[in-house]
Amino acid sequence: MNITKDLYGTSLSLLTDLYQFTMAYGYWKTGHLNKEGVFHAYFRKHPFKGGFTVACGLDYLIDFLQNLKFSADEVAYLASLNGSDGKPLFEEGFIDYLRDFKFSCDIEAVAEGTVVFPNEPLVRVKGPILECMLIETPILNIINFQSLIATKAARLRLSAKDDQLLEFGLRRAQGIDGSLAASRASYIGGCDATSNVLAGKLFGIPVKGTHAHSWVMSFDSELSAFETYAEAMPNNCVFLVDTYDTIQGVAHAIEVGKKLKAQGHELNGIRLDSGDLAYLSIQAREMLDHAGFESTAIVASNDLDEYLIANLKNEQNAQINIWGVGTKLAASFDQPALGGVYKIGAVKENKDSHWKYKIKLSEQLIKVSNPGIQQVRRYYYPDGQCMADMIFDEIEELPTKIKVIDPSDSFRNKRIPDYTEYEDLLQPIFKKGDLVYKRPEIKEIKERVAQQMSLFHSGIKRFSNPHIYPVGLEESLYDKKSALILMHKNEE
Ligand SMILES: Nc1ncnc2c1ncn2[C@@H]1O[C@H](COP(=O)(O)OP(=O)(O)OP(=O)(O)O)[C@@H](O)[C@H]1O
Ligand SMILES: O=P(O)(O)OC[C@H]1O[C@H](OP(=O)(O)OP(=O)(O)O)[C@H](O)[C@@H]1O
Ligand SMILES: O=C(O)c1cccnc1
Repeated sequence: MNITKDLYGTSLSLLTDLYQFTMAYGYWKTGHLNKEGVFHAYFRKHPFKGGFTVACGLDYLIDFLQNLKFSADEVAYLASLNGSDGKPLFEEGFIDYLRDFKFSCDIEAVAEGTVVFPNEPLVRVKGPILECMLIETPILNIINFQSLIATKAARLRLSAKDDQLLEFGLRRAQGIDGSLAASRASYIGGCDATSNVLAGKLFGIPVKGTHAHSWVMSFDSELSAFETYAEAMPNNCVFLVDTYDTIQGVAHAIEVGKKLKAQGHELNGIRLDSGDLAYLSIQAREMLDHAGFESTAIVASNDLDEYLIANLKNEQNAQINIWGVGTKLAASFDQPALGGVYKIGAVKENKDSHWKYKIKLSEQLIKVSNPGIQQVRRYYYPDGQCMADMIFDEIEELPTKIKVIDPSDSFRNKRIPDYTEYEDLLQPIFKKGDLVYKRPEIKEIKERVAQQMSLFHSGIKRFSNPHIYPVGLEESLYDKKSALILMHKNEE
């Protein structure tokens, strides 16, 4: 799918912060067009006080970058912008430069659906620094949100276990793309289907749904509402039973279910949307089973989240088979943003000079950025489970004995035994602006999440005080970073 074309019918190339253009102009104007940079997009803390994050959004980003060029219309808009003196912000020559712009960076990224951890680059951009800067904001916009939602969906999947999980968030999501991106990321992270029909069409996600209270209220009685629905759609009957009296509603659903059965159809399910979902689902299950509707599903909705689902299933023996989750998922109610950042790791004056490593200092150790041209190596135990991740400098030779050090606490470190199996997570996506990556189908990305989740110890997946998976800097990169910190401190 082509997000820019299919979704908006317009180019998204101006979808960046103004300062990316003013800095780009600065490089152009002062003769720094050959200056190169390496940037890394990463986050510092898992969302939802959790112990893992699911990387998501890369396919959107690929689409954005493949379409990154500036039309006559777009450059005309930029040319119309004025500075504080009322004169054009950008000179004509820069506008001409943008008109001929061709994206030419190298991009490496972790595959969508990979379980990732703080400080690990999810996307690495290398190339003309002007271009690296222009794409900072869209990278963060796309990757932060979809990774947040995919992580939420993966948490819901942990709670729902083998039950069906439906995403019902469109009506409460943050606008149009907020809803579409959320439906995509929810499916990837762990939902089985969405109620969002456009997302279904655009992304190839299964669509599912029941009916609303308004359907029931628009008839003289609940019974006639169910009967009419069954008449219209005998192959898709999930009756919402809580408009008036839930137990009575279940009885009405059973009554219509018997007629459906007699006509060779099935009562697919009932939906509970209010009241005590544990008590009512237990009652409804008994009534349905007693009437011979053992395979009729019980769907629940109403402000559900991963904690409530886990509680209803594990503590209250709720008899719910299908969970419909809207607001808490699509609007990421308990944490509205993943604080991913995009930081420069090294610069060079032109492609033939040496990299100069860079760090951003901060009072908080966790906020000091990591230098270098980073890659992430994931080490595995012999049984295939993940052992630890190491962030290392790709252009330096690694020592024979590997030690990984937590960048915010050097006492937390780990030696990696020789010959440990590993995999490097950042994969080539663009080389000199050309796509070199085979974009996986959404189904494959979704399967990757399930497979990835199975590779990690259950401790990192628990909701309260999760275990911290070991991630650190390779020792020589850690030393380089420490030396840079000292150098800057001595300059003060
Ligand atoms: N057994 C339960 N244990 C814990 N929380 C529950 C249980 N059953 C329902 N809930 C949750 O309690 C909250 C309140 O539900 P309730 O139906 O009482 O109020 P409501 O949403 O205002 O109902 P209505 O839609 O009828 O106005 C919802 O978030 C619901 O998911
Ligand atoms: O609670 P959420 O997790 O956000 O799930 C979506 C909610 O949206 C619908 O309610 P709404 O009152 O909008 O419409 P309805 O008349 O169909 O219930 C649905 O019945 C759910 O309760
Ligand atoms: O199909 C449903 O039951 C549905 C869809 C959107 C929101 N709430 C419920």
